[in-house]
Amino acid sequence: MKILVFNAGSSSVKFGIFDTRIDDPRVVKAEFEHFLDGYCDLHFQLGGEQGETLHHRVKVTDVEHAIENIPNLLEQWGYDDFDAIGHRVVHGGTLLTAAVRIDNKTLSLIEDATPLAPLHNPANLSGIYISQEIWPDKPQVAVFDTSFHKTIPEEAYSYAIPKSWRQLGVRRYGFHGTSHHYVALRVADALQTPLSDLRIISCHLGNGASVCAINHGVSVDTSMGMTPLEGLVMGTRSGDVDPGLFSFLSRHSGMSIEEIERQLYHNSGLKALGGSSDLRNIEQQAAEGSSDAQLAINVYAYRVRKYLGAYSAVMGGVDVVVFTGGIGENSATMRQRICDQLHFLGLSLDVNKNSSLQLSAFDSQLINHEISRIKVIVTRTSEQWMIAKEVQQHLESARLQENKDNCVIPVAVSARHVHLSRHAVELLFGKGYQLNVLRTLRQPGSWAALETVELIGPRGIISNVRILGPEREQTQIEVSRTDTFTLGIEAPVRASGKLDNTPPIRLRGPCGELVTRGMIVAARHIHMHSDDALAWGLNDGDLVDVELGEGERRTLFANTKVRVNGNFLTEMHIDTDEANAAGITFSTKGHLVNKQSDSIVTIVNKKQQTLK
Ligand SMILES: Nc1ncnc2c1ncn2[C@@H]1O[C@H](COP(=O)(O)OP(=O)(O)O)[C@@H](O)[C@H]1O
Ligand SMILES: CC(=O)OP(=O)(O)O
Ligand SMILES: [Mg+2]
Repeated sequence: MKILVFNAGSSSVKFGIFDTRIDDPRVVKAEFEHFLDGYCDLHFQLGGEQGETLHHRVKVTDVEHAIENIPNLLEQWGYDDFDAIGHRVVHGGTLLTAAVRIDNKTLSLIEDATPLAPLHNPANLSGIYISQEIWPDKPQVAVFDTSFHKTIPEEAYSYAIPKSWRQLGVRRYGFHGTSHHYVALRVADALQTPLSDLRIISCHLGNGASVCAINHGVSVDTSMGMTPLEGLVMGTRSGDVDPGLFSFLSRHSGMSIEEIERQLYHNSGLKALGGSSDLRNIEQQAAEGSSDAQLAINVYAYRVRKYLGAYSAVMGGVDVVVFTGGIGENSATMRQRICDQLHFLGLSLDVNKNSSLQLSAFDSQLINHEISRIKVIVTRTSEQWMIAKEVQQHLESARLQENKDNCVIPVAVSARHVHLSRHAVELLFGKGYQLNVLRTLRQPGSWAALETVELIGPRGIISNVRILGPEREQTQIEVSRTDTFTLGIEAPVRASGKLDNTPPIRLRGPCGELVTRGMIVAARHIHMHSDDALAWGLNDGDLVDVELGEGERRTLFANTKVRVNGNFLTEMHIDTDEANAAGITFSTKGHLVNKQSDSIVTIVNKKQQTLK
């Protein structure tokens, strides 16, 4: 699917066309930035990563004007072939909490949220209106900065203010969610560790900047609040200030509230402290001895460090700090300054790795010292690409929902069983023994053997455990969580064949015993024939949600991994505990209802090993 993405930020307009089926998905990548005296810089790269990046100074006055130019540029470059349009919308308010197809109702909800993001939502809306006019037949989807933060708990999103104000929607929402989510996925990928095992602090330091505490995959706090004004020092925004300054300034200088707010958005931050909103200029001036520029750098780094400390406390520790955004990706000195005094947390930067870092697209690099308990990673954010993936996922999930009655998957309940290696068969049944086929199973080539074994654990024994053929390279024992209690052995939830660090167990057959590793609780999965995968828009490795059972025991099995093969018969496998939870006795049918977002990074990484 090819998706045109609009990302209007506070100081730039980025747009691109992404082909979600291929490894270098960026067909077109372009940005307007550095608006000054009626002109701005336009950078663009056509034809993916191999294409040359061109730079022009163009007569475009501001963000709105830049957006108006996009359709003409695409036409001029000959790129008018795309299937859908994705729009970054910074504020979704309380009601828009996930990617949504844009219709009149959505538009009016985005308009309602606009006073909460006055620097961003108007530009986001301009992109939508222009697209609707020029490409009325293309599906348009809004992706919100606020969505990723919907998991923030009440104690973190509530301001201690009168209830009647809170009832108006005055609360913390958080922004840059697409970026924080994306870099968290990249971190998990770089460390080859599930997101659910990590406590991450993500520092998105661009022109707008925010820090996010991501606890086991979900946002639990972030530095921006009701508006993108709270939190860190930014290019032109103040970040945290005492709200008392509104009355003080209006009394002492007669400024209106609107004027004070305008100053806090446009004339504060690095610009106010150091004379430029661009950290590159400030670093240059500091190097030339400007004390204002030095103060700007110090206040900036201090504020980020303060949030790192706060969010470590929020999550009861931190495993990874990740830097991204124009400043996070490019300023080694700022990263060092921020991390400087965090040894007490177990964070120690490798100064050489940090200063010599060369980052390419879709790349993540570790810059912590080997002895550092906390990993420090720099990765390039890609809000546009993440938006393209979310749009694709939204449209595909909507298609699955619409076709819910057609997306039916037979479900088989796997009782406990073992797969044996030749070595194991001979130890248990005697030298040269051949297992006998009792009956063939639905998956082509597999069968249940006549023979069974006993599983012997420190707490109990399970007899008559069926052997499934054919023989395998490695012996694998698949039990339910309840069986692990009976046996007194803990086993991890794993995909078939992933047997490293599994616990030892004793097997007994008629001719002998064997102690072997390889006991797992099998992760639920779907064997899918390639024709079905194609019809449902799924790829090998995707994670989907499947609805099973009926009535009060109806259950949603989230994160079910799809395995695609031309020889598979499409069928979902769950274990007996899962079947019991959903009130299923032997076999049933499930409905595919959703595609998960955690498969987003996996798709791009199939051919790109990012671990450095
Ligand atoms: N090499 C660099 N050194 C220091 N700062 C940089 C460098 N390159 C970019 N930046 C900073 O990144 C900021 C822009 O970040 P970016 O994430 O592109 O902004 P936006 O929030 O508009 O998307 C610039 O204002 C500049 O301060
Ligand atoms: C929310 C926000 O501040 O966005 P940006 O960094 O693009 O200005
Ligand atoms: Mg940005």
